[in-house]
Amino acid sequence: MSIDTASRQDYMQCEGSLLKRTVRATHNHIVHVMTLFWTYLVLPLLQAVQSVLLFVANITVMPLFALIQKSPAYPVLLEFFTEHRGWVLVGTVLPLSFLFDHYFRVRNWYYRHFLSAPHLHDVRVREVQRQVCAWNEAGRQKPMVTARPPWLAMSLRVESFKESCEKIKINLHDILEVDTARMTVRCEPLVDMGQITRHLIPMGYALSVMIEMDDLTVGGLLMGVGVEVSSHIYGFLSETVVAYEVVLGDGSLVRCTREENADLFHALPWSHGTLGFLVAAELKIVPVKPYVHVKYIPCHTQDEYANKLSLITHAPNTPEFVEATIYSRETAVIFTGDFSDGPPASQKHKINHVGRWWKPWFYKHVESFLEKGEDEEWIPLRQYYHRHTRSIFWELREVIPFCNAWWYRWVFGWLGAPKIAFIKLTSTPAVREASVYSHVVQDLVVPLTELKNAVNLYDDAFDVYPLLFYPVRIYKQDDGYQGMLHTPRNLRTAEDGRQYEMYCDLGVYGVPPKVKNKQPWDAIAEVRRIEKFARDVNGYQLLYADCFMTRDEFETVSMCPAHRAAQ
Ligand SMILES: Cc1cc2nc3c(=O)[nH]c(=O)nc-3n(C[C@H](O)[C@H](O)[C@H](O)COP(=O)(O)OP(=O)(O)OC[C@H]3O[C@@H](n4cnc5c(N)ncnc54)[C@H](O)[C@@H]3O)c2cc1C
Ligand SMILES: NC(=O)C1=CN([C@@H]2O[C@H](COP(=O)(O)OP(=O)(O)OC[C@H]3O[C@@H](n4cnc5c(N)ncnc54)[C@H](OP(=O)(O)O)[C@@H]3O)[C@@H](O)[C@H]2O)C=CC1
Ligand SMILES: CC(C)=CCC[C@@H](C)[C@H]1CC[C@@]2(C)C3=C(CC[C@]12C)[C@@]1(C)CC[C@H](O)C(C)(C)[C@@H]1CC3
Repeated sequence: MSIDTASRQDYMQCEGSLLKRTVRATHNHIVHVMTLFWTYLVLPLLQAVQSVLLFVANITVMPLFALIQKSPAYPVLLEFFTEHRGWVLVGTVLPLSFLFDHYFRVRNWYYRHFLSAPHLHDVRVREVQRQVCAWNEAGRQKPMVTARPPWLAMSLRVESFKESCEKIKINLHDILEVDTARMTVRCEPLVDMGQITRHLIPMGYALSVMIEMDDLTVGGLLMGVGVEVSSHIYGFLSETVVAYEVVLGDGSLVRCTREENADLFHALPWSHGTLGFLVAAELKIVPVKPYVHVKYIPCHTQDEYANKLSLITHAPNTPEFVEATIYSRETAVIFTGDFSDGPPASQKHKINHVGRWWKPWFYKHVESFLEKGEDEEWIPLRQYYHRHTRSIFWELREVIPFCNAWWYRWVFGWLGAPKIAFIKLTSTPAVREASVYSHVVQDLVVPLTELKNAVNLYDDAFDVYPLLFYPVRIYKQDDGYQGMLHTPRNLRTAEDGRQYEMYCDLGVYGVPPKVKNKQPWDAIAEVRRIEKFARDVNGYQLLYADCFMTRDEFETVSMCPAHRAAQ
């Protein structure tokens, strides 16, 4: 039986209410009719039209384009798109992002209510297995990668290497099951963080490590790395995984947990797709409340913020969320959060809807406490989880330079943040070059005891502020499989008896003042300096950013210890 027939029958047989079954059946009939219509009518027609258009283009547009490319106007045009990128983005990418987001919201609602079922997941997984088996049968000609186009990924890179690889389509976008008895959610890898908060919060739950940016996917965060402001309790997102389901190179489907296939379970985080295709993951969830009670603690010396952060993160009653934004070498605002039902009646005015479109960017709001002094407020939960989404942390100012003006928020704010995928898609080569050589985007995960050294090094190398600070526990794995992570050194014992060392993620995003002032600044040398620092202190560089290590240097950090020992 072909996958196509199997999937149609599986769709029909799904359990559910009469309405759901009717919608599913109608959906499948429509898809079936559309497929026939598409294959036998639309495609041949399109091909004919395409041939005519190509012919016309070949004799008109192509020569015209070649002329433009050769003419003196071409560099001017490219320069226009690079120079006035802010306005070009506001006119194109912003409305497109708005439409795309709304389309997906409706699509997800429809799938969640009518089509999503674990039963269908199995059919989709069989399709991944079929592709891998076909690759084996064809003699494993090229390396396999996911077919996800590089511009959709949340990294700085445009991974051209994918073009020469065998692309495996992983069409797995759905939340499969929320198990409130085991406190887990089972997700397909392309489920994104925005989708999870929209699904889980109305049910009264969230991931224990709920990642901030809407478009980051479960697969990307688990095969790469996911860290957030509750990581000082739970560790990286991968630490909260109960089970992975993976399709291996021979096409087999394996499930791994801490007990079953434990070596693979620990090797998957940070493996970046090199071990197999993730097709589902079960993650731990926590109960939530409608608000987060946030306390802002401004600090005016480096010792003050370093000491307070160490005290707060190690305290037995540490808050659920701990974050800091560092505004200069000496100043920072620490903000902690706990789930709350809302303020007492006398404090209702302290509810702050930070996610509303006309509100100041969150990092600007936090900065204001350096002047105002210590304070507290209540933020609606989903708005708290996505507090940096509207301003892409503080990177929107680099893409749309006038975004910090109040009128921008009032006139364009309702369109939301431009989608990173679309910004990437519309970047000219000059923009990409500038993002490597005149712009810094880096995150290092280093022991918390190294915070002051790390800030001083960033200050010297980049002088870019604010800096992002998330604390994160790195656990020593009880069964000896440490995966790509080193065994932490200065161990403390957690409430459940497990051992860990407190690390922190320090992020730097922006244009160094030296570049702005047209002074010499060597991006590669400076980034290599911080990479060396990370290696020296038993730390890591997040690999969504540009990495300039040599292969040998890279392997001292990112190779599985067992593999290293075997060499
Ligand atoms: C299910 C499965 C089965 C496989 N089976 C086999 C097998 O039987 N035999 C075999 O030889 N291999 C196999 N592979 C491995 C596949 O060939 C590997 O993905 C690849 O060989 C690893 O090579 P690489 O280190 O060059 O990484 P790539 O596959 O090229 O990429 C791995 C990671 O590195 C990053 N990356 C790679 N190049 C760059 C770059 N230039 N710039 C920035 N980032 C980059 C990517 O983002 C990606 O996350 C399998 C892979 C999968 C997923
Ligand atoms: N707060 C945080 O933690 C933040 C994290 N990030 C980074 O962003 C990245 C996530 O971005 P996102 O766009 O979602 O993911 P990406 O598409 O960038 O994927 C990241 C890596 O995971 C691999 N991968 C993705 N899906 C699968 C799968 N189903 N099976 C096997 N491998 C897979 C990709 O392999 P392939 O190349 O073959 O597609 C790639 O190497 C992470 O690397 C993370 O470190 C960024 C911002 C914030
Ligand atoms: C661990 C944590 C909190 C990470 C936060 C990472 C974000 C700040 C990163 C993720 C994706 C990211 C690298 C991106 C960019 C900025 C920094 C981002 C948003 C931008 C928008 C910078 C401008 C660039 O021209 C380009 C459009 C390619 C990238 C896209 C990805």
